Amino acid sequence: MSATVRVSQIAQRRPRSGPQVRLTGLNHSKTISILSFTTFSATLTALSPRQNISCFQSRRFHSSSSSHSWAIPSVQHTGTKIQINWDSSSASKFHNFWLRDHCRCPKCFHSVTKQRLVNTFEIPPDIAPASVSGTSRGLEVIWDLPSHKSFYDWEWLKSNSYDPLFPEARSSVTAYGRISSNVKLWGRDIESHPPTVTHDSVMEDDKGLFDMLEKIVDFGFCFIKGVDATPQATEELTMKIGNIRHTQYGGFWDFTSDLAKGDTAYTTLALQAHTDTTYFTDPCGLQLFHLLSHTNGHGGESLLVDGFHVASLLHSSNPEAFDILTRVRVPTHAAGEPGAFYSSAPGNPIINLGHGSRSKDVVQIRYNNDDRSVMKDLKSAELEKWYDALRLWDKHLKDKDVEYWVQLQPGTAVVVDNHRVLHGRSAFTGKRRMCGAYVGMDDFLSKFTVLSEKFSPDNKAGRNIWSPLL
Ligand SMILES: C[N+](C)(C)CCCC[C@H](N)C(=O)O
Ligand SMILES: O=C(O)CCC(=O)C(=O)O
Repeated sequence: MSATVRVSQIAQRRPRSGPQVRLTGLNHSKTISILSFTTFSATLTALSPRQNISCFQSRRFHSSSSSHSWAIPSVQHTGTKIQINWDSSSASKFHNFWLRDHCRCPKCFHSVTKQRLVNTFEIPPDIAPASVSGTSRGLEVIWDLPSHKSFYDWEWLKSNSYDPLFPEARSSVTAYGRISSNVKLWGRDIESHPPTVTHDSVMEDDKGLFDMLEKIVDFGFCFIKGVDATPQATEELTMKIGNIRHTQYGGFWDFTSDLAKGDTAYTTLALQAHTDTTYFTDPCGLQLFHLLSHTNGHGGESLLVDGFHVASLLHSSNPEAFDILTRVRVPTHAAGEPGAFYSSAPGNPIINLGHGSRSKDVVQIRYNNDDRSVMKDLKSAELEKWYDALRLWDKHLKDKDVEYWVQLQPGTAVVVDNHRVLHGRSAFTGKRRMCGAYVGMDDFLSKFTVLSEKFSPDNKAGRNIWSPLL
């Protein structure tokens, strides 16, 4: 089993500083990352070709969005690379070609569309700088043959450093490497203070909407109080977040226990904690539920479980089982609707880790034991180990300390991050009417990113060409 695996939380799209909570083994370790962008006037000191270091060590500058002051890095170019000496103990090397290919000047990178204009394939593979210099704003490079001037922001270079990687400098990540600077893992104790907003605040303006999306990013779910107990109001609320994702169950659903669709959700049966649409290449991102009515019967309580929290518990208690569940592919299907047949075979792991610098982070839970297809690709001994690991996962998942049971009421909707939080329900009798919809993960994260730009203190200048997301 590899070294301690960190279970890190979902996504951030907001380049703000603050503690990142990562669960490392048994203990919670806090990782503080100062994320900032610099905006300073440049003072260029041209160097003769092939000359080495331009040293600004004596000068310092303060980044615009944190109190941190930085020594201006010294730079040097040697052959095919340019080296940036961040301090006495850390340096990055960038290929000349990589830097030229990533030039952000208006001729090379469309300032409005944020698309590459430079033709990668017309850049000489052996391109070399005529001069390099470190300025208070960033790295200046004058290229030779063909002549061209490029500038690179220091923070941008640090966060994009690949030789070496500086994971903590990665202020924002892709949808699947989602780290929040304010994440909270939770168990049953969340019942005393569940993340909650009001319908009016969400519908009133973008700030209210942003507050809700932030809670979803931090907790994996959020209640919305004061929603008219109608499908119309609920659909309108969902559309504030993003496009409704259509599936074999339709777009906006208003369902009950009549098997109108070929799925046990359309029955009175209990549903164990699960995530939805595990059988899609891209499982739905958000799922909104609003109980409209329940008459002449009992039960139908809703269950929420923080899958990232459960993954961290399993990793702490049995890292071998955790490792198996991050590797073994589990095929799932949806074949209850005559007009639809979805199969994810060979499937995906129940616990999904990120890629690259986040290869040790849990970024998605993908689990629905009822929708699981035949396990047929494992060798006999592996199958036994997988079932043992699955039983441990199930044991943690059903631990009373992680199950948050809540009786939904008409007027209060709940939106869930379907990549993190599992949901379920108890069996019920009587007439129960639930409505809701899916929103794609990409649409959710896009909306969150756009609102982060609008409300994050670091993004006054609007969409920054140095955004780590570009
Ligand atoms: C559409 N609505 C949410 C009512 C039902 C969805 C069925 C969920 C399915 N068993 C799955 O896990 O993907
Ligand atoms: O009926 C409910 O409360 C939830 C149904 C469910 O789990 C689902 O539709 O995925």
